[in-house]
Amino acid sequence: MTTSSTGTGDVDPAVREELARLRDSIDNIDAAVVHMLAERFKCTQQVGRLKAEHRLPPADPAREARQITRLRTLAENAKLDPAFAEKFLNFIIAEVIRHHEHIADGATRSTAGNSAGSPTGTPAPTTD
Ligand SMILES: O=C(O)C(=O)C[C@]1(C(=O)O)C=C[C@@H](O)C=C1
Repeated sequence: MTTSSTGTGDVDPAVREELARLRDSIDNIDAAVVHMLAERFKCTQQVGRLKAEHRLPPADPAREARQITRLRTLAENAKLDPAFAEKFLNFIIAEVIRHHEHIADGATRSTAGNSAGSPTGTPAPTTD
């Protein structure tokens, strides 16, 4: 082996440049993913408040089934592993449902025998 454990030891400068160029693109894509996820969570927080206000359940399995079917098709067309796309969506949705439950929990606590409860369903501050 000519490379060190850091992977940057005895490497041809052209290879090093190509790696740096690809990593720049990866960093840009990761930034875009983070920004897109942040926007998605802003939307789902609004959905969570709406659901809590109208006493709707946090999870909607029928909607999820439609999303999975759609995302698997998009993944196939984009030559991305559809099983991975499904796992990724399920991972995100599980976190969204956790947020929805937290919002609903706050809405319930702030309205239970307490007229000072937030009409918007905004979760009460937690101590954890
Ligand atoms: O569309 C909804 O009802 C949502 O709450 C959003 C969302 C999602 O993250 O896409 C999350 C939970 C539901 O089970 C389905 C979809």
